[in-house]
Amino acid sequence: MPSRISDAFKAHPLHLNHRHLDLNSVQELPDLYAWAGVDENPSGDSLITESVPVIDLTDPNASELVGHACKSWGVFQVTNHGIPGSLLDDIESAGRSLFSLPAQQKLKAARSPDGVAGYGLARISSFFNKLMWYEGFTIFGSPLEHARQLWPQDYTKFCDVTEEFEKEMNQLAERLMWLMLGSLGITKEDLNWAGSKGDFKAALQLNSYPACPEPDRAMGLAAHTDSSLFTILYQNTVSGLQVQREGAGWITVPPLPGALVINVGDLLHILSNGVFPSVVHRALVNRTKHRLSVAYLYGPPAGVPISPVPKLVDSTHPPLYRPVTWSEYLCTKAKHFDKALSLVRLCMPRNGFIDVNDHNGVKVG
Ligand SMILES: C=C1C[C@]23C[C@@]1(O)CC[C@H]2[C@@]12CCC[C@@](C)(C(=O)O1)[C@H]2[C@@H]3C(=O)O
Ligand SMILES: O=C(O)CCC(=O)C(=O)O
Ligand SMILES: [Fe+2]
Repeated sequence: MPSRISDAFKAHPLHLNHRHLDLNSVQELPDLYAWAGVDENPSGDSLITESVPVIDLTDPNASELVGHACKSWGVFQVTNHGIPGSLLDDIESAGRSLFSLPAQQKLKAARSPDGVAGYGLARISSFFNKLMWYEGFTIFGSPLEHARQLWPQDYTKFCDVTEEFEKEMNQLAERLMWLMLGSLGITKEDLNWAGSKGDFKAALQLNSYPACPEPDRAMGLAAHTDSSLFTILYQNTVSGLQVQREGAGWITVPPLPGALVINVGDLLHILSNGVFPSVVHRALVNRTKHRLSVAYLYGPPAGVPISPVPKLVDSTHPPLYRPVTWSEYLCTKAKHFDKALSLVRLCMPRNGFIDVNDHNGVKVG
């Protein structure tokens, strides 16, 4: 099993044809992009009675509020998070300048079949027979080589902005992590691997969803959970992100000026022994507006096996998952997609019912 995240996909190279259509110039939805049932299971605007929690991080009860949101939703938005608005503008501009390059230029930085970083289709594309109305760029480590290929004359601006953004996101992620775990009574002493600063790993994912002639039949990013501990997501002013809520269907996470969306990922699901369920989410597209989002996928240090925190385990709450490193989990997910969480599961709940939070058998496509 790979110990480095950059080696996670070596065992299962993914041969996607990134030479897809230039989506910006398409007038009619090609059949390859027409998904069935995009509108199924909507929450229905008139029926919405609840919405994704919005938490002010300067609230003295922030930890409790964050804990409650993680338990009951697996997703929340944060305001007063300390990330300067100008940096959010800068990362959006960096994304725009990348995705507005000619297709041939972007393909120079195409993600290789066994690689983590680069330009291309969503990694989960191979599990679907339709294509997503989407293009993405993943940064893992330094983006320098790819930036040089994209902008041979002028690559430093992109690198400077992404570096600054990752630095700020890392600080926010650490703060959020201890608000989340703190709400469960877990301290740094309970996680012997979490003490040393700067060891946590992260991937930065720039997502682009061009305006689409038939948004009701197209899919931006198909339903999935993130593999991370959690993800911090910046979305521009164009709506599109939806989360799946039991009994309520798909609920839109509205873009709020300056707010960031926090998604619980599969590794936090495992670490919390299922107390904080990872959230199934997807992105839809817009008829007239280009949507852009930037996801900071925050994970544990390479090589650290993640398993349920001992404090959350006792005779009535047995450990539900076996230890797994991020790279091992990414490898399992690359092979088995939505079955990955149940594949690292140790035992079934006592009542014999399948845990809905395992997403096993839940249609996420
Ligand atoms: C570290 C990673 C998580 C991710 C795969 C990746 O190698 C980098 C991109 C991430 C992303 C972003 C869009 C959704 C997702 C499922 C995908 O296809 O690529 C996630 C992957 C994940 O969280 O498993
Ligand atoms: O674009 C969005 O709102 C969702 C992106 C996403 O789910 C991801 O990058 O993992
Ligand atoms: Fe996601």
